[in-house]
Amino acid sequence: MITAKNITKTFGRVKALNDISVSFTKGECIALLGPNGCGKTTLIKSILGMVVPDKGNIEFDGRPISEQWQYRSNIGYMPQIGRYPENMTIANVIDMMKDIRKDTTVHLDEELIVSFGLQELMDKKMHTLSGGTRQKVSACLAFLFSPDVLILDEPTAGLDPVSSEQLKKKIVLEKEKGKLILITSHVLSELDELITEVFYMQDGRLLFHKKLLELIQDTGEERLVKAIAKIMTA
Ligand SMILES: Nc1ncnc2c1ncn2[C@@H]1O[C@H](COP(=O)(O)OP(=O)(O)OP(=O)(O)O)[C@@H](O)[C@H]1O
Repeated sequence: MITAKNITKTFGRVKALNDISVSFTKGECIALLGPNGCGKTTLIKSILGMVVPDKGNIEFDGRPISEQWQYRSNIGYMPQIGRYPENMTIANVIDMMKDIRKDTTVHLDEELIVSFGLQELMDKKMHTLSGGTRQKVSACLAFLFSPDVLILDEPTAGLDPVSSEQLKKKIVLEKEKGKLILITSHVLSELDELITEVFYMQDGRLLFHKKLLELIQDTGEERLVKAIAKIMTA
């Protein structure tokens, strides 16, 4: 569904992505892991067309993304830090997104709005929201247009435990519908029940890309955090 071939991206002297090749297929939930600054967000932004690689190419459903822009309507993106027009209310922001999409045929998935109880906060302006509530708005927008692909950058950061569980439940539901989900998180314990593959990066390079079962077999560890620790200290 998404294929990247020999992607390289340099910012000044920093090689954020160094010859990355990857194929992500439908129905998988992939953890993009690696230390701070290893290039995870740059890879995500390259897939979204928000960063243009210096070298290499990326295809979505077999077509180069440089030749199409419509593919983006198939991706729900939850950024690490959501930026919104601060004077707008939550309702205004959601309506604005619906207006921009203009597609009246798409199924609006408002499940998360309901489970987070955001209906009661719709009249609150964005600049008055707590960090966690802002994060909930970002999550709701990522799922709203029922996209085939979900890209979630640190989705549970700042969420309280109850909301975090609600979001994880929703991610599992969408995975079971056969969607492709890419997720970054530094809280590995949260990923055990969600993911099917691990894509581990370091210094802009791909260190390994393995199925979770393969990782468990290779390391003899059931928990992701222990399996990764074993590989990194081997
Ligand atoms: N727009 C930019 N201009 C300059 N340098 C950048 C830019 N975006 C990213 N970088 C650099 O590229 C490298 C990779 O950054 P990136 O945000 O992709 O890392 P990350 O793996 O997502 O990190 P984190 O886990 O902290 O979110 C870092 O050294 C970062 O400082």
